[in-house]
Amino acid sequence: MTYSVKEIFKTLQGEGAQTGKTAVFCRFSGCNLWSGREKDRKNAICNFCDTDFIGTNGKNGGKFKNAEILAEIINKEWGSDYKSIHKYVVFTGGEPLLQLDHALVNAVKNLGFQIAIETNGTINIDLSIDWICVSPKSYDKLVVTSGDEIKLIYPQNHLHPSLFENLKFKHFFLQPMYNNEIDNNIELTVNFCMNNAKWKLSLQTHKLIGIQ
Ligand SMILES: C[S@@+](CC[C@H](N)C(=O)[O-])C[C@H]1O[C@@H](n2cnc3c(N)ncnc32)[C@H](O)[C@@H]1O
Ligand SMILES: Nc1nc2[nH]cc(C(=O)O)c2c(=O)[nH]1
Ligand code: SF4
Ligand SMILES: [Mg+2]
Repeated sequence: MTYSVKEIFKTLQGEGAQTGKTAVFCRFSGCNLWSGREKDRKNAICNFCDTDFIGTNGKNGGKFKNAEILAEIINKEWGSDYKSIHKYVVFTGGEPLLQLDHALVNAVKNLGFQIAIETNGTINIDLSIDWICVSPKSYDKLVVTSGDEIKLIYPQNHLHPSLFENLKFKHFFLQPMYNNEIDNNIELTVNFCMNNAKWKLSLQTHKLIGIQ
């Protein structure tokens, strides 16, 4: 299958329990909860997205004809530290489960990568993935109800954290919604966590330090 990829870049995981970990991010194009066009934002199921995932024009972006070719670019972006036991790729987007498949999982595993995913949880995961982060945008559409971490963006209309508290995750994070209310959203999130200790604060640390 052909994969449509917006960008591939090496950085530090900025969010959640793996914050600070070196990773290659592979950002797929396209999402099932928003077209990515500003004119559609207000009517989208997910309307606060901070990411441009349209097209293939980012760093290392493109249409890749098969899994091996894409895996090789991910490996090249990791760099010469090729024998490292620390090789780590995060599949994100857009919504990565629209495109991620067994062939690509196997191709990056064969190159020695551990695999993480950032998903909105609306598409079933039938793949062998080492770290699953689910970030719900709709209660009704949520089908991935277990994983390593749930990272709920807060505050979100109609999505109170208590809706998710009994799901099977190792970590429960609230991440302040990044928009022009960010200072207020941080304060609300801190207050919520301090009064509901099941939930931990996740900050988008890459934004704080100005890396991608
Ligand atoms: C751009 S999304 C791509 C992966 C997938 N579609 C998802 O929503 O999880 C990556 C992460 O960024 C988070 N995110 C997106 N917009 C955000 C915002 N405005 N503020 C805080 N986090 C945001 C998402 O909730 C998700 O955890
Ligand atoms: N540094 C960094 N960490 C991230 N964690 C999740 C991200 C995403 O957009 O999926 C992201 C991202 O875009 N950059
Ligand atoms: S589901 Fe994820 S990629 Fe899609 S619009 Fe929402 S935050 Fe962005
Ligand atoms: Mg991001």
